[in-house]
Order: sequence, then C-alpha cells, then structure tokens
Amino acid sequence: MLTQSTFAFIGGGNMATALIGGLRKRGVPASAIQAVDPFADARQRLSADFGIATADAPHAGLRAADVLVLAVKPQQFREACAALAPHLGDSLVISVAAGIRLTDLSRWLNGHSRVVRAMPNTPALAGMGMTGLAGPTGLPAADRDMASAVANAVGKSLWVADDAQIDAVTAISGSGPAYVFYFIEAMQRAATELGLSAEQGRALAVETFVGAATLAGESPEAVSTLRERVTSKGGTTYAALTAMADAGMGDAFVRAMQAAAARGREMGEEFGRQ
Ligand SMILES: NC(=O)C1=CN([C@@H]2O[C@H](COP(=O)(O)OP(=O)(O)OC[C@H]3O[C@@H](n4cnc5c(N)ncnc54)[C@H](O)[C@@H]3O)[C@@H](O)[C@H]2O)C=CC1
Ligand SMILES: O=C(O)[C@@H]1CCC=N1
Repeated sequence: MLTQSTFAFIGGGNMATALIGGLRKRGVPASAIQAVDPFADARQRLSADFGIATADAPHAGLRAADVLVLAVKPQQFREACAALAPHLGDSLVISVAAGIRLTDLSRWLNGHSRVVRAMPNTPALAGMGMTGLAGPTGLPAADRDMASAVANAVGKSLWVADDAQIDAVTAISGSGPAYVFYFIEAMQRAATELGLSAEQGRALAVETFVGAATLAGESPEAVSTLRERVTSKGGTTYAALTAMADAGMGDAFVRAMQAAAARGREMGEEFGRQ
C-alpha cells in the first residue's frame, strides 16, 4: 500500500522527519515524497537526509499526492491550510497538530472530507512511536487503512471513537515521552546523589524503562501485579513507593495529564475560533 503511493508533507520539522524516515524505511522511494517548508534550513536538512524534493510554499504539484501530512505547529496551522487550499486535490489529509479539531481542519480546507487527525509521539524517530487516530464518520475504509499504514511505519497505532478523544491521546502518549524523560532525569539525579556517575545513572534508568515497558507490553497480567511482584514486604521498593505515595505522586501525575488534555481542548477553541 505505502510503496504504491505518493506523499507530501506541509512542515518539515521533528514529526515530519520521523514520518518521512519511517516511510523511506518501509520502501517508499524518495521520488514519491515531497515536502513544503518556508525555512531553508529545514528544506536543506530534508533533502540531505532523505533526498526528497522540497519547496518553500504550496504549489500545483501537491495535487498529485495521494497523502498530504500537515505537520506544522498549531499556531501556524490555519495559515498553512489557507496557503494549501488552492493546491489541494483529492488527497487524504492527515494532521498531526495538537489541539486542531477535525471540523476546523476540514473547514479551513474548504470542506475537504478525506481528513484524519493523528497524534504520534517522538519515539517515532526510533521507529517505536505510538499514534492515536481519529476520522470523521464516513471516512472510507481505504483512507483508514492508509492512515494506519503511515502511522505504523514509525511504530504502532490505535483508532479512537471521536476527534475529542485525541486530546486524551495527546495527554497520555503524545506528551508522554516528556514525562518519561522527566522521570529518567530524576532517576539520574538520584543516582549521582547516591554516588554513581551520571552515565551509570542514565544507563540504569533507561534500561529499567525499556525492560519494564517491554515486560508490561508482553505480560497478560495487570500492571499492578507486576508492580507488586517487585515490592517485597518491608523492602526497598516498598520504602520508595511509600515515599511516592506520601508525596501524592500518583494523583499529581493524573492531574498533570488532565492539565495536558485541558490544554489540548483549549488550543482547539483558541485556534479553531479563527
Ligand atoms: N514534537 C512532538 O512531540 C509532537 C508534535 N506533534 C505536533 O506535530 C506538529 C509539528 O511539530 P514539530 O514537528 O515538533 O514542530 P517543528 O517546529 O519541528 O516543525 C514545524 C515545521 O513547520 C514549518 N512551518 C512553519 N510554518 C509553515 C507553513 N506555513 N507551511 C509549511 N511549513 C511551515 C517550520 O519551518 C518547521 O520546520 C505540531 O502541530 C505538534 O503539535 C504531534 C505529536 C508529538
Ligand atoms: O507539547 C505539545 O503541544 C506537542 C503535542 C504532543 C507533544 N508535543
């Protein structure tokens, strides 16, 4: 499916780079991918890294793209749609922008209905992304399959029932890598305070995340069971988890993700009003 199709990216930053890398790895030829970015540095990096054609603004050649991926910042989104609209053909349009609602995306593209809202994350750069997807009712099955295939080129994906749930996906897995990095940083800091080197702390923390996440992914058991199995009565883990509970960390984490989802909804209101 992917190797028979053509792709265009509007915005050539972090997320576009991850997705283009994934498509190339899945055998999509460089000649089947193009990108638009007003910044010369971004264009130069894309042609150097992937050998794809680039342009500084939307142009008639975009009509030929089977799939158009919108990967600009939410603040730049409406303007990018306005510049794209006159050159939009019958492409499937996939937006990865946080907060931008499907109805606004479609409206800014003059009622274009082949639209999908996707929320990937930066582990996509390592081929281990997780993407949430939502589409309008009536989205053709072939478009759904194509959006899944694009997302799966950089990891795994799941569909949610409606657009609003993408704000929840954003709060959990879109922003999620930052929470993990935050935790790794704290573990690294603790390691140095406990007499290990920063490098040792990083290796211990990173491998613990990789190992625990792999175990949780492979095990049919509840994650709470896996946690309990590490926690010997009166032992070291119990001491750590008690300190975390006393500090209200579990609740604070849930509140943090609620704040992220709320900000996503707020961005939808803020940018959708325009
Ligand atoms: N970074 C992340 O962890 C994630 C980001 N996203 C979403 O992906 C989108 C892109 O984010 P990043 O790649 O991190 O941003 P980025 O800043 O790395 O890339 C955005 C690119 O868009 C270009 N650009 C600006 N105005 C443009 C226009 N009018 N037409 C075409 N290109 C234009 C910029 O020059 C830049 O290269 C955002 O909407 C963000 O919400 C989604 C999931 C995760
Ligand atoms: O922080 C943000 O708004 C974007 C969306 C998900 C990750 N980064």
